[in-house]
Amino acid sequence: MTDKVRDQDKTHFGYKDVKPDEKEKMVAGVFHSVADSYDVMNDLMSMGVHRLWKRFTIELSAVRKGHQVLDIAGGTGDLTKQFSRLVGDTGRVVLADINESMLRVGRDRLIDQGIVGNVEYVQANAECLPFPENTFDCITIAFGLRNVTDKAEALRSMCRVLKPGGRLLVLEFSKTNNPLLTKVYDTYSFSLLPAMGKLVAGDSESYRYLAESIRKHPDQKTLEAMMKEAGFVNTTYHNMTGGIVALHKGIKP
Ligand SMILES: C[S@@+](CC[C@H](N)C(=O)[O-])C[C@H]1O[C@@H](n2cnc3c(N)ncnc32)[C@H](O)[C@@H]1O
Repeated sequence: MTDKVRDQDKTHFGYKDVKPDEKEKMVAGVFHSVADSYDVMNDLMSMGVHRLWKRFTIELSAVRKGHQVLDIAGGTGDLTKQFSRLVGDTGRVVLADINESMLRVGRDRLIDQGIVGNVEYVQANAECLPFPENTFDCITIAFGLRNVTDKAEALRSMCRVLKPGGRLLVLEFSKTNNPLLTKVYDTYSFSLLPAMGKLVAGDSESYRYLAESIRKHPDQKTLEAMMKEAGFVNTTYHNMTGGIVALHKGIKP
């Protein structure tokens, strides 16, 4: 096990070292607070680019008619909505999230858009997924893993509930490798982002946590090593927007 992989055993809330149960409560507080303004802020913060990152995730998922899909940390349901169309009447999409406020906003939004019939909503922690072994053809976790307290346990849990040959896609903020881009991105994340959070959502602290949690998240190589340790094979990743975001893929053997 590398030092970087071992460092993931420590629990952080942004830059603060905290106990595991404290982190869970603090993350819950952040998402209760941002749930109602989450979609507007997502578009504002990324200038709409999160839609392109998610589109690529859907393309790489290879999800098709009849598939069973789990969108863990699914929040307001951007990926679930697309999967619901792809799996059709014979498939099923489970939108699972630990946070009831995010689940409520997601469920109301999808129902309003007529996405009904093949979507289920489950309140669940990624660390102990309440599904039988070998259930899903595909699991996605988009911008969720960095909020999870025990990431290694969550990855093992995802591996357990995937069918053999099934794929996991982890879409997450990652590490830029261009010094100029890193400088601009840091200024944006630590100055502009909390100010925007204050203006639009009346909450700068949650958006400061967002910026800090991104910096504490494992880099591309470390996350790939963690996925292998959790049991995934054929692991790969694609950097997007200069490494600001990476899409990791792994297959259950
Ligand atoms: C930034 S949002 C991402 C929502 C959605 N996937 C998207 O891409 O727009 C992160 C989500 O992770 C959820 N979350 C945090 N910790 C979790 C955990 N341990 N298990 C499941 N969901 C979790 C939060 O409640 C929140 O809805």
